[in-house]
Amino acid sequence: MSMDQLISKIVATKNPTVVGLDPKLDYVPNYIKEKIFEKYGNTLKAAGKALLKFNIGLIDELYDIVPAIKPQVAYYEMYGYEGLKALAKTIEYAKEKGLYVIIDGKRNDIGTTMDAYATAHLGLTDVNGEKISAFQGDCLTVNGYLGTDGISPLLKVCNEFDKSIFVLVKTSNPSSGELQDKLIEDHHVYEVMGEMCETWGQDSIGKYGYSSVGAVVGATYPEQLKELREKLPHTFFLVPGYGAQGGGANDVKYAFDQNGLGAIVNSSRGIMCAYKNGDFTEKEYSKAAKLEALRMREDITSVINEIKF
Ligand SMILES: O=C(O)c1cc(=O)[nH]c(=O)n1[C@@H]1O[C@H](COP(=O)(O)O)[C@@H](O)[C@H]1O
Repeated sequence: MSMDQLISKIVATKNPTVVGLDPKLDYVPNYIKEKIFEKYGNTLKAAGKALLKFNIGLIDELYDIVPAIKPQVAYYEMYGYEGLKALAKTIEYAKEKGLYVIIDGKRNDIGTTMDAYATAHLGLTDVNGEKISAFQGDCLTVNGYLGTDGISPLLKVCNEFDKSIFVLVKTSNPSSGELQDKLIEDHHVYEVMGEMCETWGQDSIGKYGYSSVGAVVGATYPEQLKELREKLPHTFFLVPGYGAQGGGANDVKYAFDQNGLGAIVNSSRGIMCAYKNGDFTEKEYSKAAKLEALRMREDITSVINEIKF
């Protein structure tokens, strides 16, 4: 079960956090950009190369202390196919280093199209009988609001290739309650979506008690995190919103179970841009990221039960 692969890496690193690789050119230190732009001009190709170099520097410092990375596809799409090339190469490099890769695409569509997304990010693409892994993700974030026929193709691919998904349940953004907190009979929309995750995952529960179908629940909503942890015993949580969006260790602690498992907390800008917030030179950007990742691990593990297994 693929969520087992993620949880095993969390246990091995004793670190329930994931680094979001959401790079923009503004975040890339000048010493990296200067050389590349001199050679390739102000082009998307140069941008893609700069993002990749930035990411590789981060991965080199972080791969042995964090279990996973979460590249958000939008930051790469912004630079066209050269950006997507940087995404594919980033994933390839992260996997070589043993990291679990959560592709943050938040995909959703009708079944046939979801099948194509599942193949692109988690499965194998057929090229005249040759089966090729296009993006090589271990996990994909998705939106479940089209219902079961939009999720079923993903479950099939997860089952076949030992992959997992995180479904949006209670998102971290300020407006998330406009729809997600509405009541259907006596249940909030986010509770209904959470229950759907339990149902979608019921045939893929692994050795840690969690299924291949996880849920995204924001660090900015600690009460809902606590409520959902109690109501969804087999659903592993991806918790964004720590750091740059204001969430702290005390907000995320209820996402965890008695074994210190049950959730992985994301920080993107907090880690990528750590060098901008201290006495660091640009050349120390990856060292600053490592120090912030270690601080985040300490911050979160100090308020949850010891990670056991
Ligand atoms: O699915 C996500 O990862 C996600 C869901 C959500 O509810 N809120 C949220 O912020 N995210 C993503 O988590 C990351 C948060 O980035 P930072 O705020 O910079 O740490 C971004 O990649 C967001 O797209």
